[in-house]
Amino acid sequence: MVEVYEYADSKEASYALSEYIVDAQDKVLAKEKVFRIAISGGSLVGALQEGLVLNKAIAPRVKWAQWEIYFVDERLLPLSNQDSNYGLFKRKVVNLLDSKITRPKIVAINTTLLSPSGGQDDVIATDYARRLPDHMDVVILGCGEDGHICSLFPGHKLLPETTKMVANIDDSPKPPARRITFTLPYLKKATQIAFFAFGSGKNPVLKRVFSKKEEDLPSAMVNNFPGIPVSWFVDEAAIEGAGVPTSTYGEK
Ligand SMILES: O=C1O[C@H](COP(=O)(O)O)[C@@H](O)[C@H](O)[C@H]1O
Repeated sequence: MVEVYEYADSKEASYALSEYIVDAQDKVLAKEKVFRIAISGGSLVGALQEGLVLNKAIAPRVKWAQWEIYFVDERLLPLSNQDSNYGLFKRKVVNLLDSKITRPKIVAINTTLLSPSGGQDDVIATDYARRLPDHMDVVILGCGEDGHICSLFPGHKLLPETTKMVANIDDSPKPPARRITFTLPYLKKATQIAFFAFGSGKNPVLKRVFSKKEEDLPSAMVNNFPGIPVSWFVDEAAIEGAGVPTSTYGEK
């Protein structure tokens, strides 16, 4: 159940991703009081700003007061640090919301447990796992140029994890080295998952993901999750030549 939605540029892809998120929100809030979403850091956050905050057609549909926002991974740094995923989301999205809008609940790491030695990093991961709901309504992933998702890197010892829902990593190949991350077993509980990837820098890895020959790439593993709808929102530059059928969101 993998769909690839292709757009001329990253802005159009951001708008489509944001419509997908708001459609999921509406579906959940028709039955429940809270919409639970987990987001990645990196380039995704700019897309959320474009679609959920700056797009005048989509922004009024977002019921921020009923959102609970989690991070699929987080760098083990103070939240005010430039490299914190929470900090990035706060600066680029939450701080731009009109002052009359009730803020979403954002679930960040417990920074009182941070230490220079990293001695309690596993406790930070366990604490974050304890505050997670049973499953996410929606998870939005980025795809690193090496095929990583969250802070799950190709060939890393955390990939076969079966018990923990959140784990710490102290040897991330992409800096900063110390992070926590959702594990594959927790991602597999999500109701639906979307990827956002744009630009020619992502083209080689997207070709690998959709070649069906590299099923060990973390991003390709998500495409193979049984029973979970996975949607990719990409621009032409990222997907060109990947040989995968594409459409636009809402077309079918
Ligand atoms: O380190 C990270 O990288 C990935 C991919 O980021 P992108 O900027 O290449 O889209 C991101 O999804 C993850 O949350 C982040 O911590």
